[in-house]
Amino acid sequence: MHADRIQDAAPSTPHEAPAWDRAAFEAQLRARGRSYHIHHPFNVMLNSGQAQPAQIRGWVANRFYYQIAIPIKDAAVLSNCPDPAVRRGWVQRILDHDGFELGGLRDAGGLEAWLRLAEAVGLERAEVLDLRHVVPAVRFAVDAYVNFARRAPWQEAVCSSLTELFAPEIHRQRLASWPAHYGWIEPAGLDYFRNRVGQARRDVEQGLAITLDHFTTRAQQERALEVLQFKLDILWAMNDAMAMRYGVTP
Ligand SMILES: O=C(O)c1cc(C(=O)O)c2c(n1)C(=O)C(=O)c1cc(C(=O)O)[nH]c1-2
Repeated sequence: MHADRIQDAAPSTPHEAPAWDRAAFEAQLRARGRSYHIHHPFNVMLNSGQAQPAQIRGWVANRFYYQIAIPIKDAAVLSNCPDPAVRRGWVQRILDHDGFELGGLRDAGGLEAWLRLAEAVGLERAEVLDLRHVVPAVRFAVDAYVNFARRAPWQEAVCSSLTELFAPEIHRQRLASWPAHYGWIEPAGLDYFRNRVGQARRDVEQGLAITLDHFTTRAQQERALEVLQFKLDILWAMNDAMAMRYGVTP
């Protein structure tokens, strides 16, 4: 008890910077958006109307591997989280992607919406489902995300989902530019992006609240930024791999 009191009263070491308040910490997290894959040359090509159909098909088929990993990643978060209130909110993410049928309500889910996108860009469902187009480095990058969520403290896994802070903008970009540049894509194929704008906003509210509550010392906050950067790097590496495979046209 006595030792505890002494420890509690001990001043922080001279080298330890003070913690950021919530607003400043959130601003630090948001500033990491500078390395979001929205700025990757492969994504810039896709969203500025410069992509050829084969490049769009390649992106859709490879991104399917990310899509199928997300609910598995979210199940890993649930499996590590002892807090029922957090789990009650988090489980919605799995339903968003896998769909549900409950009391007469039915939603086909995000994976089905992605497969419809695949068909709209000219891919067969079978060639997407069997993952034949997924390039090795995309697989490795996505697997790194799932493995991180399995092994890290659940609050870090939550924090790693915060790239979604920047996702509504990339979905909105696609909704704005794809119909104008790629008239050959059936507009209903873009429903996935339409649905995600609202879902991502809700996800971020939850993920951000948990992150701001949990990472409270400066050292923890720096760790959260590291975790977010790790996830940003995963998305960036996926784009590097797709650029290598499908090329980037100026
Ligand atoms: O199209 C995109 O650029 C993009 C990015 C991200 C992201 O930032 O991680 C997600 C999504 N889409 C997405 O559709 C999605 O469901 C999603 C879930 C998560 C996550 O980490 O839990 N990220 C993302």
